[in-house]
Amino acid sequence: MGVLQLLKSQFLCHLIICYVFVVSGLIINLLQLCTLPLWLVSKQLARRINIRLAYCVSSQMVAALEWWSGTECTLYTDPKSYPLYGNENAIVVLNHSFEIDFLCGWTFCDRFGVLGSSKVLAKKELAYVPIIGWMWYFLEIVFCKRKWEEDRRTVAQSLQNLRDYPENYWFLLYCEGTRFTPKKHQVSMQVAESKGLPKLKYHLLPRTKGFWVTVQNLRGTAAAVYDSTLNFRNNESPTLLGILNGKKYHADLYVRRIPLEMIPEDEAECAAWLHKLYQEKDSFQEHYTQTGCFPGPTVSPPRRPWSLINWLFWCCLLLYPLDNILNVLSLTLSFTASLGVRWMIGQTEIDKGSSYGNKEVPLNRN
Ligand SMILES: CC/C=C\C/C=C\C/C=C\C/C=C\C/C=C\C/C=C\CCC(=O)SCCNC(=O)CCNC(=O)[C@H](O)C(C)(C)COP(=O)(O)OP(=O)(O)OC[C@H]1O[C@@H](n2cnc3c(N)ncnc32)[C@H](O)[C@@H]1OP(=O)(O)O
Ligand SMILES: CCCCCCCCCCCCCCCCCC(=O)OC[C@@H](O)COP(=O)(O)O
Repeated sequence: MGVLQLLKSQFLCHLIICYVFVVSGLIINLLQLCTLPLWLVSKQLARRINIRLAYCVSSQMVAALEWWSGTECTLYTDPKSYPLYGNENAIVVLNHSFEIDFLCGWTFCDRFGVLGSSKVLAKKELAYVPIIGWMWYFLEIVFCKRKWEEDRRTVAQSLQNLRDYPENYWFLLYCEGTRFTPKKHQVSMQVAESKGLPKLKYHLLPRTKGFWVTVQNLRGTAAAVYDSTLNFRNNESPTLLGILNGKKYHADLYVRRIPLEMIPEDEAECAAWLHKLYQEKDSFQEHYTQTGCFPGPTVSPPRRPWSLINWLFWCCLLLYPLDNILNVLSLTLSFTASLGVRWMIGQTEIDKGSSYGNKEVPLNRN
C-alpha cells in the first residue's frame, strides 16, 4: 500500500471530509432557505441561484469519487449523440443495482455541465435526509410515495412545474423502483410470469406508470430518453464507504439516445415499449458479463476541475478555524458530523434498503 493510499484510509481524513461536507451542506441549506422570498419576486432567478448552491454540495461527492478515489468512468455511446448531451433536457433511464449508481450519474452530469440542475423521481423518505434531501426541496426534485393512487396527481403536477425550468436538466428515473436484491428479483419475476412477460436476468421488472407519466408531462420539454446501463469492471461492488477510503473503481456506462417522439403516447403501448427496453438492457448486461465491455465505441469525457476547486474552497474556509482553535468543540463537531454522515451513507446501502418489491404477489394475473 502506497503512502497516499494509507493516508486515504485514515480515520482522521474521513473525519475532516465528513466535517467539511456536513458544515458546508448546512450552510448551503441555510442559504437556500434565504432564497425563499426571492421566489415571490423572480422565480427564475431563485431557481438559477439554487442550481449553483446545490452544485456546491453534490459536487463534493463527485470530487470524492473522481479526485479522492480516482474512480474511472467510461462512456459507451454513439458519437453522433455525444454533442447533444448537456445541451438539451432529457429523461435518463438507469438500472438500479449499485450503491453508488446515483453518484456515477452525478459524475456524468458534472462532465456535461448539468449537475446543479439535474432531477430524479425519488422516494419521499429521501426528502428528510439532512443536507441532500433538504437541498432537493429547493431543486424541485419530484418525490413519490410509491403508491400510485397518491402519486399520479402529485408527480404529474411536480413534472408540469418543470416545463419552464430555466436551465437544461436530466431527469433520472429508476424504473425498477427499488434496488436489486435476489429476493426482489425473484418476486418481480413472478410478476413478469403472471403478465406473460419474458424473464429478466439482471434487472427487476420495470414499473411502467412513473415512466409513462414522466414522458407524457415532459413531452415538448425533454428532447430524448437516454437509456443508460451501468456496470463495473471485475465484478466490483462499489460502496460510498469504499469511496471514502479512497478505493478506485472502474465504471462503464452505455448510453443510447432515443428521441422522445419514438415513445408511444398510449399508456399500454408505452408500458410495452418500456418492457422491451428492459429486455434490451438485460441483453447488454449479458454482453458485458460475457465480454467485459458494452457494444459500441467509447469516449471518456474528461473530469472537470470545478468539483475539486469547490471542495478545496470549502476545506480552506472551514478548516482554517479548526486549525486555529483545534479545541474540544471542533473535535466534537467533527465526530458528530462523522456519525451523521455514517447514518446518511446508510441510506445508500442495499442491505438497509426498503421492503418495497419484496412482497409476494398472486400468480394468477394475466
Ligand atoms: C450521457 C450520460 C447519461 C446518463 C447519466 C446517468 C444519470 C444521471 C442523471 C441524473 C442524475 C440526477 C440525480 C441523481 C441523484 C440521486 C438519485 C438518488 C436516489 C433516488 C432513487 C429513488 O428514490 S428510486 C425510488 C423511487 N422511484 C421510483 O419508484 C420510480 C419507478 N416507479 C414507478 O414508476 C412507480 O410506478 C410509481 C412510483 C410511480 C408508483 O408505484 P406503485 O408501486 O404505486 O405502482 P406500480 O405501478 O409500480 O405498481 C403496481 C403495478 O406493478 C405491478 N407490480 C407489483 N409488484 C411488482 C414488482 N415486484 N415488480 C414489478 N411490478 C410489480 C403490479 O402488478 C401493478 O401492475 P399494473 O399492470 O397494474 O400496472
Ligand atoms: C465529500 C464526501 C462526502 C462524504 C460522504 C457523504 C455521504 C452523504 C450521503 C448522502 C446520501 C444521499 C442519499 C441519496 C441517494 C440515495 C440513493 C438510493 O439509492 O436510494 C434508494 C432508493 O433508490 C430505493 O430505495 P430502496 O427501496 O432500495 O430502499
